[in-house]
Amino acid sequence: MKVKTPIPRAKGIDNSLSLIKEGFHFLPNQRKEVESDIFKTRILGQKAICMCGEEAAEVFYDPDKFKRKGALPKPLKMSLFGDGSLHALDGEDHRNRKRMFLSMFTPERVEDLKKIALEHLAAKVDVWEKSDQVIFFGEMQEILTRAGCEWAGFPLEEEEVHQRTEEIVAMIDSFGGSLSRFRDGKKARDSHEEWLEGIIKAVRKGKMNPPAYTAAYIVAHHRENNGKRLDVRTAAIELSNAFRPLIATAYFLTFGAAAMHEHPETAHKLMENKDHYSHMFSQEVRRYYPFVPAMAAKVKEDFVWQDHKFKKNTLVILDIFGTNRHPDLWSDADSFIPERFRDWKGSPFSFIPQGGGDHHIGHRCAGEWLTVYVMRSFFQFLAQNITYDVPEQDLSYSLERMPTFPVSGLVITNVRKQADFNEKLNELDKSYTAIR
Ligand code: HEM
Repeated sequence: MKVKTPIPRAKGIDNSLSLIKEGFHFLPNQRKEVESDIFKTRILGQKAICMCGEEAAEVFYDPDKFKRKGALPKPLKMSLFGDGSLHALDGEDHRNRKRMFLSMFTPERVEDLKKIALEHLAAKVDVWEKSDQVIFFGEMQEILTRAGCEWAGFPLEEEEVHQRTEEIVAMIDSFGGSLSRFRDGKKARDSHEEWLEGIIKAVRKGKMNPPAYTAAYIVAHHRENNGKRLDVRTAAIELSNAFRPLIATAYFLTFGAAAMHEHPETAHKLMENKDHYSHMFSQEVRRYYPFVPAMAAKVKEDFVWQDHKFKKNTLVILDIFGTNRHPDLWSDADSFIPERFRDWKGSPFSFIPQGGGDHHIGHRCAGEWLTVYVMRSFFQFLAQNITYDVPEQDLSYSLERMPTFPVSGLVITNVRKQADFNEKLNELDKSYTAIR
């Protein structure tokens, strides 16, 4: 990690607009300019320290040094996360809420999700076979919305599928600084929360009876440290957080399917799946392709790190995308090489597409296993269960847009089931998903 003393300052008085304009390029560009992995700037009028790399992630995810209270920008809470969600909690309040989440993501429930998601994917193939063309990105969003609701334990009526999928997509697409996308995301969230409030109320009144292991049941009946149930709005927000982010996996799935086309040898290796290739491939998709640009926290109490003073309440921004692509941590960091994960040592701070540190005590993504398992089984399905063509199209993606995805959404045509489709589906469904 390259650290200059004193911490250099980025050019400009306030860099909020540059961040919005440059997107995923902003932090790496600044680091290059000041030749340091730590620099100071101002974002939204606040003094901020931006940092990147494994050591930076390690200190950032130390709950004794950083807190989340007051760190998340208000617009993010209003559209993406929801106001009052666990993302912004600290200490025992956070741990209590996190335990609630982790109790939903047991190995059995991860298996359930894989099975449900594969069923919805397989059902879609019947439709795709009859379609002239399929926009893969949109299809993944719909499949994962259907699967997420079923897994979470509440119904999604056929006539609601389009609306609910579009709302979730608008919320996910709302971060990144575009005013119109923020407005759409906020409007979508209001409707989404109202829908989920109805579900929480129905479960509490016994009008809806999801099994006790489902997210709908767990959130509706969860008790906070004060012994009280969550208020209805917060419960709706947390029920959303228990399945809505699954739809974000559509971004990684689309990037990964595009990578299978652009690096055809990977599709062949996924077909064979020797040495858990689908796992290595999924990890590399999460490392290489951009989704989360950065995370923010505030200094809890004054401390000194790498000879620099971190003063209480200073905003600190960790460069997530930059850490995943940092040349000190990854050889040939800007190339797509799934095999790099064969001998990977497994540091919780160098590979942080879904946050770093400990899932239980820190803010690391509660749904990381779900994400990886769905990705692994879907990539295997694409390689083993069906055939399709990828016509000429624009698969490029802009690093200035946050979030970003291939321009064409990945169009596929001529979708056909492989001869032994059902047997392969059965094998995939039964295959053991535990991470090595
Ligand atoms: C594309 C897939 C996903 C990405 C990129 C992603 C990314 C992230 C990131 C960066 C964080 C915040 C880490 C931090 O605060 O430092 C997070 C937190 C979280 N994620 Fe995910 N996530 C994904 C999928 C999921 C899924 C599938 C679920 C559940 C169904 C989920 C549930 C959560 C929850 C509940 C938190 C809050 C954890 C906490 O504050 O303790 N995520 N995720």
